[in-house]
Amino acid sequence: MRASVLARASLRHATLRSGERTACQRTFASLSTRNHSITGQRHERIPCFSQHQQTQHQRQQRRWQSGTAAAIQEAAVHDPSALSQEAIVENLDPKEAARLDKVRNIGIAAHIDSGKTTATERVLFYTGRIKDIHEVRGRDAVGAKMDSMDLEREKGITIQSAATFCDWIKKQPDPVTGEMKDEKYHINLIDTPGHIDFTIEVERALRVLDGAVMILCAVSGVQSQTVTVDRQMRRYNVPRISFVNKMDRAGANPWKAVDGISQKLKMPAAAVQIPIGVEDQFKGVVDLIRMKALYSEGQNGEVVREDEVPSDLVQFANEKRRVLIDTLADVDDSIADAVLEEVTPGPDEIRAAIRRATISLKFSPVLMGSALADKSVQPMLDAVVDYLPNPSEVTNLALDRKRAETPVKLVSYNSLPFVGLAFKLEESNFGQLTYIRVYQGSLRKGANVFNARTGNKVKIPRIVRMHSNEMEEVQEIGAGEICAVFGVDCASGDTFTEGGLGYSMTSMFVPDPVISLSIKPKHTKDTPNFSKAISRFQREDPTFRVHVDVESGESIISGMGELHLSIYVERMRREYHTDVITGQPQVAYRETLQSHVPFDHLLKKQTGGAGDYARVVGYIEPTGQLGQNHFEQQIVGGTIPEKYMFACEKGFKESCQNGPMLGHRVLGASMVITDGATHMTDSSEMAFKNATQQAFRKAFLAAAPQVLEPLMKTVITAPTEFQGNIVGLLNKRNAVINDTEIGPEEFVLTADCSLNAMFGFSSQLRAATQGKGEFSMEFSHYAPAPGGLQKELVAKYEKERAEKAKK
Ligand SMILES: Nc1nc2c(ncn2[C@@H]2O[C@H](COP(=O)(O)OP(=O)(O)OP(=O)(O)O)[C@@H](O)[C@H]2O)c(=O)[nH]1
Repeated sequence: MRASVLARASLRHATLRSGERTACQRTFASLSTRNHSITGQRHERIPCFSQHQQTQHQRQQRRWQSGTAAAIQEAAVHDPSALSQEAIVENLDPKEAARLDKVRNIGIAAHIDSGKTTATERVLFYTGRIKDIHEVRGRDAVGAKMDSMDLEREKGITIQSAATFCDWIKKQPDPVTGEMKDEKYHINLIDTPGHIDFTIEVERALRVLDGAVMILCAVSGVQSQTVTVDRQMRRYNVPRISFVNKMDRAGANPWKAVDGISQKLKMPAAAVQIPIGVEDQFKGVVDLIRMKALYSEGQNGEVVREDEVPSDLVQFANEKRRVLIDTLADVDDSIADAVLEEVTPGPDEIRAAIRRATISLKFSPVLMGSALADKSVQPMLDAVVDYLPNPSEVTNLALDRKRAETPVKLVSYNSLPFVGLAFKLEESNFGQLTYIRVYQGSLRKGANVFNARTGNKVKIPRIVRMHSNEMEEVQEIGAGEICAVFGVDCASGDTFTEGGLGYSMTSMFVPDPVISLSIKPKHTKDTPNFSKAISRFQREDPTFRVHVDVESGESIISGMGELHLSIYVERMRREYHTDVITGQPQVAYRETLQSHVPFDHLLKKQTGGAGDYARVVGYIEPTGQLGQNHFEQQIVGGTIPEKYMFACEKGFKESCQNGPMLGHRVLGASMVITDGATHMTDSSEMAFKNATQQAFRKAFLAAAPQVLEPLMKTVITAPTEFQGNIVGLLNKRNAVINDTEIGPEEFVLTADCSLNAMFGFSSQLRAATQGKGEFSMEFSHYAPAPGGLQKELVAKYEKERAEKAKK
């Protein structure tokens, strides 16, 4: 490790030499924000800056000297990159800084069944939010607080993310006197589902949270959904601490999880604790930073007793402390310097380094415990406070539409104009609830805010803080907090601002649905309820889509998997008393082409009265990648006027929505129009649109068309004795097995399987493994469907079309 610290040190110097100007500018930016903003006295010329930059800088200094929130905001608008997050934090009004320092917005995310809800239940209990602990699928049949939906309690799975808040009292030294005292931290927490079918819930929670607790199972370590969650955390730059749960289970091994985070997720990680005992002997942990043993005692582990490190663990604890420091030295300069100087850093330095490295997404500290056995959850809460950022430490940008979409840094000041993002909609008994993350300014009951997308002014009639399915009314919510409001008509992902601020924030990533099925109410009398349910589910869940098939007139629902759609079908029955009839699940196939085909198509109908005339000439060809489709005109001499070209483009886009082979979407098609002809009276936009669609269809079918099917990354975990059965099941489905990891008791198999071949797999897996196997599936990519299937699908589609045409 020392070698790597040395290598890094010399690399740092080399970078400075080779990129002097950039490095100097960076130093300058940080200097200017550190010194000038506070003292406002230093005006020395920095040699690598031009006169213009110098003047800009002095202007900026003057603004910062005023020290007001508005000045910081103005400086951020002027050049967001020059205003470091550090500068924002340093410039915060001390009162606001003290308020924000005590706020944490966190999410709990993990693979299915890792214990997210169980851990959240402990968090609520230890923070005094709930009086008793109830288990997921517990014997008392009450269910955990955060799984409030009946279906969640029955199935023992989380379907919707649930928000809550609590106060955690942490003992910490007073910065001035050094005496230990209680500090109260306000934690807004979102418990997310683990099943990939409900991945949008994780996506939108992570979009608005400042930090996360990634839970791992002590037996399984990094699992398929851990990888997905890791990807989502990276997408939104969310720092995370890791909690290895289920230390009480047979086969628990926290080091497997620590290695998995470093190696599989490529996130430098080190344990900040070691276990005292494991499996049914698990008693507590040794805190490697303070070198103290922590035992969870009392009926529900509510008492954390601190003691000396057991003598048989001292050597191991020292070794693991060394590993922690060495890992930190690779990601943090001050620890690297200490290591180079052979100084052992103290607890405060280690804690500060972990905080810096975690917030800058370079490291994840690993804690361990057992939520179900009520052990070692409180130290995890301390770690949330110690290592995850407060709202002012996270960079949040908006685009200023009044200044050509210039990025603006939002500052969590209550006194600035309000900016908030609606990240989740939910229908409650009292009307539509909109969850809002307040990024800047504060939101008051009765205030008028603007929806940046629609430009509509909306009055906020009621503000509440959510505690799972309960709510607490509040008059105002400050910057950096999360709340829900009633009576606001908007879409998920809308930005709200005060006055005509003109800011809008980017929304969350919404994956495309991969599966669909036709649906209709069983009894006609239920149609109004059916429509209500469909429109509510669509509003709440952007991955649940509904369309009416133009040819069959059937309603088609699409979603992320069989479980996703079946939950909505069940909810219609329970919540809307509507039984439905569903068709066979359909795969979201795609269509593409493989060769270049020219076309010269004439649409001509001139049989008296107003006729149709449009001629389009050009070619279609593959774009080379299965991303966006492409339309281009290369007309010379205006043979097709501009207004008809728009109609041609519209025709192309519509054709791509409804492919010529199966009526599924077209991917990777390029259409270029090079020539054409019009008629004095018979040409129209409609004629050009139709002509383009006809030309596209004919050319596409001649361009070696291909049906693409979704391949799913499938991960199966089961006891080792069933490996042969499972490989047999997968071979029957022509799956490609990419990896098999065999553990002492279980094996994990990763394969690419066609979604089409996976219908009904869950019941066959259950039968083949005596109910002990589990699997998860996630969309991986589109690949050409086998020739036989392709022919079968095309023949079926043609037959259906012919039958419909007869009717
Ligand atoms: N042995 C043991 N079991 C646990 C522990 N924590 C949770 N469980 C059990 O694991 C199962 C899943 O727990 P949940 O809390 O629902 O897990 P989850 O991650 O919220 O589940 P999803 O949201 O559905 O993915 C339940 O049966 C829990 O009782 C633990 O520390 N030890």
